[in-house]
Amino acid sequence: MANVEEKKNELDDKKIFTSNAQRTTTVAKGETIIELKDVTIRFNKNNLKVDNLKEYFIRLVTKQLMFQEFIALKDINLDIKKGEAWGFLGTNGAGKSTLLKVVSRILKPASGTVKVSGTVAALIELGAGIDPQLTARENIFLNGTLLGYSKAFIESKFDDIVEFSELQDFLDSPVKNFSSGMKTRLAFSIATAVEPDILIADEILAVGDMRFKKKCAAKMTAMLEDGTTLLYVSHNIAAVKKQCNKAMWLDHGNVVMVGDADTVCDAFKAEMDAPAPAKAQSKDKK
Ligand SMILES: Nc1ncnc2c1ncn2[C@@H]1O[C@H](COP(=O)(O)OP(=O)(O)OP(=O)(O)O)[C@@H](O)[C@H]1O
Repeated sequence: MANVEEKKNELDDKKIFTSNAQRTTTVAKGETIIELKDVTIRFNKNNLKVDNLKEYFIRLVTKQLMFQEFIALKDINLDIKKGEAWGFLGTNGAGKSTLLKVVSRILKPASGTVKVSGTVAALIELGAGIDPQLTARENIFLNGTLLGYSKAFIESKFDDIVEFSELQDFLDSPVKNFSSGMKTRLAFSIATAVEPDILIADEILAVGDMRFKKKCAAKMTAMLEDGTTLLYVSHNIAAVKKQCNKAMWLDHGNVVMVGDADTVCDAFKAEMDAPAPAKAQSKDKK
């Protein structure tokens, strides 16, 4: 396991993981567990097409790089109570993943405040925290160590993780040979083997097969019943309706609607089903 220890230090340095541990919050069901106040996230967008690193470097030292400030989230307010399940909807680039990264503390807002009162298991980017060079078995120990668990604790959860992932036959294969669905199985099984206060699941579950998706949905429901708070991003409106009781619809970093999941999902679906606006249609015809 020496290489697991080395990888842990390497990943710790890259801060891939958010702080995590088994359920610790003292927040009671129905009390605020996540609070965002006027949160704004800005990115720098490079306006020039730079084809290679050399050109990038030359433009950088000659101060020819042009950046444009881009607001990915604008003055977002959010109050999530313990035990709620929130779905985040919006078209591509609306700011959904950015919002999850703020709650996971991967991104720090340019302005506004973020309060998270509990432990977070974040399934945000497929493969984050999974080392492709290591085997599935080593990755379970690596992830567990990164999440702050003792070797004895990981060993006690090991069989559950393997059983849930259904990767028994691939335990000693390097993860680089895994399909994206297999990586998702591994990541989901590790993240949910413990009981985080908050489970954050981005679209990554979309790559699993239908049967595994159902299994993940059932697991998330069981976790919710057990008091976990869920933040869920999906383009599958039916899945959000089924899994969540609250929803937020984002568009270009702004909140369009927030409320109970059925109402927000129906409004979003109606907008998506509506014919494209005349302006866009005429632009397409040109
Ligand atoms: N690190 C970054 N640097 C610059 N721009 C970024 C960065 N991360 C995200 N963005 C931009 O912020 C906007 C919001 O991105 P985000 O990934 O949150 O959208 P999304 O709603 O999750 O979209 P999708 O449904 O396509 O996953 C996009 O325009 C994206 O290009």
